[in-house]
Amino acid sequence: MQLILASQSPRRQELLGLITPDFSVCPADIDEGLRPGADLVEEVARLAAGKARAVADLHPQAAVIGSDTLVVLDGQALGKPADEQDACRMLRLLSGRTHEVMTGLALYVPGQGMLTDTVVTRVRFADLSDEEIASYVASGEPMDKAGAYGIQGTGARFIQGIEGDYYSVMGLPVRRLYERMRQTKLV
Ligand SMILES: Cc1cn([C@H]2C[C@H](O)[C@@H](COP(=O)(O)OP(=O)(O)OP(=O)(O)O)O2)c(=O)[nH]c1=O
Repeated sequence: MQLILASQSPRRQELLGLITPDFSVCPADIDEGLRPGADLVEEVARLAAGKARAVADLHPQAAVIGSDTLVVLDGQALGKPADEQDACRMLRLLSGRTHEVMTGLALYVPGQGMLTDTVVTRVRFADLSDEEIASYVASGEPMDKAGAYGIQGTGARFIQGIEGDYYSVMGLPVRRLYERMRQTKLV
């Protein structure tokens, strides 16, 4: 069966490649707005399923994977930064604190329906100086990433520890997806 990754994220493409080389990519364009007051564990799974659904509607014979990542501090979601100032604001909030990275995962398989999961990882940030934040933001790395950092990039310097799945923070919970793909006989 054809397998499609409904994502434009190069990290997700790289991570799915750790499970199988046989997939194509078709980014989903959906409204990623969060419903005010809604439970974020459910919201991130809903967004992942929305991406998978949008691509499955175009390719009804294919299995489709969708994913979405939110950085959550004190119950508030931080998405991607709007601009450099917003990236600095997010990094100042994360400095010296522990936050959660929630990654929604959806797998649609024709004849088997949609499976959804949310994987939660706790990430502890070191205390960051204003200079460190300014130079990191000037590097451009934070701009396309939830919470304005990339654990797999030079953002690694800010991480004191994590509890949970590193790959989920990067964008795709590899083990959980592999389990789901085995369960649905895709691998
Ligand atoms: C926290 C964190 C996020 N990210 C990235 C993963 C996602 O690409 C991005 C979160 O935005 P998403 O909206 O989840 O994904 P996306 O728009 O990049 O891709 P698509 O919707 O097409 O799948 O942030 C990292 O690369 N490293 C990190 O440490």
